[in-house]
Amino acid sequence: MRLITPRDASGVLTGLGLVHGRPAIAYATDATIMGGAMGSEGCRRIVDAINAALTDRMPVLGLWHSGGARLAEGVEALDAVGHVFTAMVRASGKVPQISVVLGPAAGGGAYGPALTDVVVMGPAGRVFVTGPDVVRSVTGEQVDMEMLGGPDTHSRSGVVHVASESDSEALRDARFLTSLLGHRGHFSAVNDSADLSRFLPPQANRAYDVRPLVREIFDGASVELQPKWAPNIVIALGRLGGHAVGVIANNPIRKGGCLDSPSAEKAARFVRMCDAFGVPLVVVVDVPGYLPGLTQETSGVVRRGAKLLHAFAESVVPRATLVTRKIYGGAYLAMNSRALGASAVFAWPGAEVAVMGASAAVNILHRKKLAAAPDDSREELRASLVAEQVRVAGGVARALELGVVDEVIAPSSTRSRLAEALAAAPPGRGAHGNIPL
Ligand SMILES: CC(=O)SCCNC(=O)CCNC(=O)[C@H](O)C(C)(C)COP(=O)(O)OP(=O)(O)OC[C@H]1O[C@@H](n2cnc3c(N)ncnc32)[C@H](O)[C@@H]1OP(=O)(O)O
Repeated sequence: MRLITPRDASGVLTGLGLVHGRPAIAYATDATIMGGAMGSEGCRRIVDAINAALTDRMPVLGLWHSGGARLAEGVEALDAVGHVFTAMVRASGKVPQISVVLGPAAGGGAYGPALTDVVVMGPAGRVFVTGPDVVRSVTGEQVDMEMLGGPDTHSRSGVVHVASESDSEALRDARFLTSLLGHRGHFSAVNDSADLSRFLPPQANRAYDVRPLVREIFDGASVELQPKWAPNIVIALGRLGGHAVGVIANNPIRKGGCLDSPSAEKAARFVRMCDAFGVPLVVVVDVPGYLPGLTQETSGVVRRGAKLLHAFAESVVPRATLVTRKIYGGAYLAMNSRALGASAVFAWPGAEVAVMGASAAVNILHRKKLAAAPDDSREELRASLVAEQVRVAGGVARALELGVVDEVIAPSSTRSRLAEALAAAPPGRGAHGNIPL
């Protein structure tokens, strides 16, 4: 790497170099000078680095350890930090911006990373609006920096996408993400015939962790983003057939895989990020619906769930859906349905596509009939009503007839069929920024 600006009192270094063989720009706040606090000159350097990345269409990495705006510079520093924010937003969706937080990052040092596409945090990273002293004096809360803004806190808040075990791992993760978002590559044929259905339990109603299945979709290394926030949905980046792809999957081991407010937001932002950088999507679906209840309604599940509908319907990247087990109701639409513009919709044999599970539907439709049945024949009646409901609702057969599912595929051809579908769809890249939803 070549330094563009020298190490000096500005407290910001910028450099140009290669990440996985491709040019990238980096800036870093210098923790040895006023704790990396940002003055007007340092902010100018960050703005210049982002603008240069924008001009040359290069990814930009920011390394953060900063007490935010320099207190002695007062409003001049505040204004300068505002210009950094504006530069980040101008570049948003045009060039990948990856942040690595390696130490305390307060105020402008916190919102800077939050405006970028992905935030990686090292073990000593701390992100907060104000430090523990101010918190104590304003709210009386006794918290230390780690509790307030450490990797554990921000893995759960969703502020941090990747919490790395060490600083060197954080940098390695950031390089990997930079290459995925900045260098998408080309699709080539996938020839393996791994049976991905081995990750599903034999019993249709049994919960399971979808992450091993998600990892297996990629060619090799992948990175899961925000694994501890809204874990009922999984988002991950890697390559399929050599091309960068994003995978979104319901995770039945958490909340039965239901969609809810945070998981819809998490997925929506990921869809928009992938769309902005031309990264195709694979959507792995096994979802019983939106989580019902008062808590969800008061948390704005309708408003926040709508973000996912909007994100998919707006996106122009190739996007393939795979229904592994079941897809019901409103969640059917939200998980990259044909109606929202999916490039391809596949289902594994036996997958259920319905407004509601057949047993639940029978309980509603035939409540009186079941209640009136003699005790010793009720279960027999229920079974025949369920079979009738499956037949009438149509399941995958009806979905195929309507064209909302394209094809039932063998689990062993999943990777090759997904790669073919993404490669065959017209490539696209959304013309929008990546607002932190
Ligand atoms: C838009 C905005 O950014 S507004 C926000 C303005 N910034 C803030 O409110 C945060 C102020 N800083 C802090 O609360 C603390 O320094 C923390 C929590 C960030 C870090 O705490 P610690 O790791 O204990 O480091 P410490 O407080 O010793 O700071 C390290 C050095 O950086 C200096 N420093 C830290 N923040 C700033 C700042 N914003 N401006 C100028 N100097 C600063 C400290 O004075 C100290 O200098 P010294 O080594 O010469 O004594």
